[in-house]
Amino acid sequence: MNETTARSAVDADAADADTAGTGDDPVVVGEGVRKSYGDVVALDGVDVTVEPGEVFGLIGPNGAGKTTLVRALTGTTDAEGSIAVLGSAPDAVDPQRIGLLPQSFDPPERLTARELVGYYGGLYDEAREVEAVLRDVGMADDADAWYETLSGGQRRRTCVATAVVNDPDLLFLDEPTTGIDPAGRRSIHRLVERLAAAGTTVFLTSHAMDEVERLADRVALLRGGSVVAVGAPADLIAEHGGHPRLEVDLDGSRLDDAEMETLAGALEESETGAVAEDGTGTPADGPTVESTADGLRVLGVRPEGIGAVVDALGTIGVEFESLTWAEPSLEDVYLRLTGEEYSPRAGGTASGDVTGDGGDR
Ligand SMILES: Nc1ncnc2c1ncn2[C@@H]1O[C@H](COP(=O)(O)OP(=O)(O)OP(=O)(O)O)[C@@H](O)[C@H]1O
Repeated sequence: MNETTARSAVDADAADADTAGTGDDPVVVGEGVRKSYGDVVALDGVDVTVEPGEVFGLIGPNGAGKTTLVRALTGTTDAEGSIAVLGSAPDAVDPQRIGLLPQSFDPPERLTARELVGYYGGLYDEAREVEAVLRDVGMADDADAWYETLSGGQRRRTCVATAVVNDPDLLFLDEPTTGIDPAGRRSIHRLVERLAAAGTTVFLTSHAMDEVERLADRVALLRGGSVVAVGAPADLIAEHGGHPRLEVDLDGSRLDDAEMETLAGALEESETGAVAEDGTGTPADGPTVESTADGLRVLGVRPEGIGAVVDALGTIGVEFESLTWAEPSLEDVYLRLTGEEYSPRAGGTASGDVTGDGGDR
């Protein structure tokens, strides 16, 4: 959408606004969104479009501008540029249609979780049944405890409940699972998936890359107030995630240059996995090996090639503590595009561990 059409969306009349976002029009359109706090440029001309029914993830380092963007899109802070949300300017959107979980949220504490969700539900013309919402976030059993006595994770679950109690068309979740335990995170993930399946558009910011990779249809990476990449997680991983890799823990010992060369030669002649031309598998010129703080990293090896790496290590008489294989993830994309070191993701459904007892020789 160009600026003219975005502005005409902002100017849409009330009747249009009531139904906007239920058709094929984008639910959120931001163009050239800028926001400064004194000398600090929090948003430096952000373009963002969120389609109906999409779960849109926003990731980026601390201070990248994520919360500022959420605040600009929800009209809780002013910003330059053009913004249309459900066909209206952010501060003119029908609040019945929006759910917002801010990063910092301080509800009245002298209420129980049940009372709090009921209180927020009472602000809307139509709200979901309080018990059902409490169940959705895993708070049914603790619903009669005062908010001030709840743990951090229980508070966050309760806050998520207040954001979804009106069954919004568009839900902004700013770091919803911070401080929530793994079971609770799963509850929130399932809730987001159910809402999205029912047609709710979700704008999700998170530092949990596994969460975003699982939930988001598309992801934008914000760095220094600018979007540096946007796309489906799988596409971003294919483009920026690098190769699958095998971390070899040598218990702190290092190979000298001659040993590295011999190992590289042995790997070149071994079957370390299918060669992929698209950059997602083995590098075109075969696996490469590099030193790490703990030992070695072999890039471009598929799980079926792990045995060949073990054989190659055996050829040069190297003993290892453990092997950890990982395929590229959204975390790798994040770390590469933010210029951070990458660290392997171990475990999980996309990874496998092979623990050696000093090698199989
Ligand atoms: N109210 C404010 N006053 C002054 N500076 C602010 C204010 N809010 C945000 N900033 C600055 O704007 C920049 C972006 O902050 P923002 O909170 O949007 O980042 P973020 O990506 O959400 O970070 P985090 O991951 O830590 O939550 C930071 O440099 C921050 O210090």
